[in-house]
Amino acid sequence: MTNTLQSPAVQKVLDRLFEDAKRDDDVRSPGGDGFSYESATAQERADALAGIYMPISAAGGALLYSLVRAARPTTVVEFGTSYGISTIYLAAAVADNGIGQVLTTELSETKIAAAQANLTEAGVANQVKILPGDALTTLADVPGPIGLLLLDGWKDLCLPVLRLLEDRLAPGALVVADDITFTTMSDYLTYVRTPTNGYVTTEFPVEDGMEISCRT
Ligand SMILES: C[S@@+](CC[C@H](N)C(=O)[O-])C[C@H]1O[C@@H](n2cnc3c(N)ncnc32)[C@H](O)[C@@H]1O
Repeated sequence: MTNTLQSPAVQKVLDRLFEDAKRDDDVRSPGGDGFSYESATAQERADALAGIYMPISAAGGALLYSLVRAARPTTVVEFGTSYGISTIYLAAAVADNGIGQVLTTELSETKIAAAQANLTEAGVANQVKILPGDALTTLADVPGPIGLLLLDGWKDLCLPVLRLLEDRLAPGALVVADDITFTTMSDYLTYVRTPTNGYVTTEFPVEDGMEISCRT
């Protein structure tokens, strides 16, 4: 069975990106002195943090690859491309399924250009379409059924993006949210953990935590 994740091209790009992402913590004050993350718009935050990767972990990536291989979705949607690390895992699985596409969205122009180059270098660009702009606009008309949704943009927007796409989730769709230990994810977690909202949900304990929710 083919495993594109193990191809030299993918390994080389992922190794380099994870290495580069280790420098995230060296950036002392993104946006410069006086920049307020809380009062900034999503675009201002994206521009201020354009040099910061904030990727999923390699274990989280392996999980996403396996979920996409198992579910064989025709449409995978990702909120928050950044430099393309998570997108590469999703696209590798779609390539190995031989069916489907990844639609991913990102606000930072710098990151969009870099992610496109990284996906091309990894050999998985044909499986991915990057939608430039604000997820609440770019994903508004994405056609369903969506088989897997990865939520990894600004945390206060994960619930609004889920609600935006909810009517296009396939029965049994998987929704994966990253960084669930962040306090800014509490509204999201309350929502998917309330059974009457239509999810069976569980926590995957990796790095800052992932929530995996199945649309019932
Ligand atoms: C945590 S990073 C994503 C990391 C990426 N999934 C990975 O594993 O490499 C979050 C990204 O979401 C983007 N973002 C935040 N809010 C957005 C929005 N409203 N629309 C599109 N992109 C957004 C940010 O610019 C940032 O690059």
